[in-house]
Amino acid sequence: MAPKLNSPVYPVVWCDDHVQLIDQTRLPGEHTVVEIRRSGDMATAIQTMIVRGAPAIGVAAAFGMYLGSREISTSDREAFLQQLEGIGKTLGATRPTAVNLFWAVSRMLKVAQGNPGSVGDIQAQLLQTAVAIASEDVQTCKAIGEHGLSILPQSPEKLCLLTHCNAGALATAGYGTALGVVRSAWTAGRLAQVYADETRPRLQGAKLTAWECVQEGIPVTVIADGMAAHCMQQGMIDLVVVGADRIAANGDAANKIGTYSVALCAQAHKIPFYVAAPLSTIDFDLTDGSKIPIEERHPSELYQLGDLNICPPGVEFYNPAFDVTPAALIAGIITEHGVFKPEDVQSQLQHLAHA
Ligand SMILES: CSC[C@@H](O)[C@@H](O)C(=O)COP(=O)(O)O
Repeated sequence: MAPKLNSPVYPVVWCDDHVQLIDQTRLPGEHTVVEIRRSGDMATAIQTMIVRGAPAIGVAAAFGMYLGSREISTSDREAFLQQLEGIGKTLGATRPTAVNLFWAVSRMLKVAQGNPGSVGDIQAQLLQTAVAIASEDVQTCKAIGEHGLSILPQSPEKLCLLTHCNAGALATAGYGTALGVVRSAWTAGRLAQVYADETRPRLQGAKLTAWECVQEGIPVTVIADGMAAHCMQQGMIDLVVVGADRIAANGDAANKIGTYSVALCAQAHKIPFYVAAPLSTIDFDLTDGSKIPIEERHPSELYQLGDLNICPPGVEFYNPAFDVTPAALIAGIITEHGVFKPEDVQSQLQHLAHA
C-alpha cells in the first residue's frame, strides 16, 4: 500500500533549496514527491499537471520565478530583470486559462523591478515573496471556507453538496477553495455527503477530490459526470460549489470542462450554484467570459484510459480543458473577503487586487 501523505496536504512546498511537488498525476495510487530545482522543470511540471489547480499553479510559478532567478548569471540589474521577464514568459506559456499563473508571475516581476538593490538582494526578496504567496494562499482558502458557511441553506437536515473537478488542498497551497467550503461545512456538522463528479477526461474528481475526502473522513460518493442531472432530479443535491480558473469582471467564471453543464442542471432544479475562488482568480482586465482563453489539451486525454486506447482509429477529437459558466447561473462568488453576487465583483473587489 502507498504511504500516507502528511495531512494536511501541501502540494507545493519549499524545502531548503528546492521545491517539492506532490505528483498529482500518480494519485491516488502512488504518493510520489517530485523535487524541482530549475525553472524549466517547474514549467514542465505545470504543463504536465504534476501540479495543477489554479492557485497551486500560481504558487508553483512563483517558486519557478525564484528558481529561474538563481539561473541568471549576470550581476547587471537591468540584464537580470530582462532575463527574469523571459523566465516569466516560459512559465506563462504552460497553461493559458488559470489566471493565477499570470498573477503570480506579474507579482514576482513587480517585486524584482521595485527592488533597487543588487541581484542578490532581489533574489532573496523573490524567495520571500514566493513563500509569502504560498502561505497567504492557505490563509485565503481558510477564509473562503469560513465565508462559505454563510451560504449553506438553513435546514435541520445535514446537506448534500456536489462539486466538480478538484478545488481542494491539492489545487491550492493547502485547504482548498470549494473543498475549503466542504471542510468548513463538515467541521461545523452541516454536511452529510459530498457528491464528486468524476470529471472527464482527467478524472480529477474521481481521483483527487475523492482521495482528499477519504483522507479527511468526509463521506464522498463519486458519480459519472452525466449522472449529476439525475441526482438533482432525485432531490439528492442541496447545493453546488465549484472552484474557478479565471473569473471575468462581470462574474462569468471559467472552470474545468463540464462545470457549465452542472450549472445549467442546477438552474433547472433550482439548486444554488456557487463558485469559490480567491481574488487572484479574478481577471479584472477581461470584461466578460468570452475573452477567457480556453486551453485545449492533447486528445490522448480522451482516447487513453491508462494503457488502453478506447476509440477506433480515424476518429477526430476536441478536448477543451475548461468552459465558462455565465454569471447569470451563479448564485454567488465566495472569496476571502466574503460572498458577492457576480455582478458586484468588480465594484466591490477591484480596489483590493494586488498585481
Ligand atoms: C481551486 S482550483 C480551481 C480550479 O483550478 C479547478 O476547479 C480546475 O478546474 C482545475 O483544473 P486542472 O486542469 O486540473 O488544473
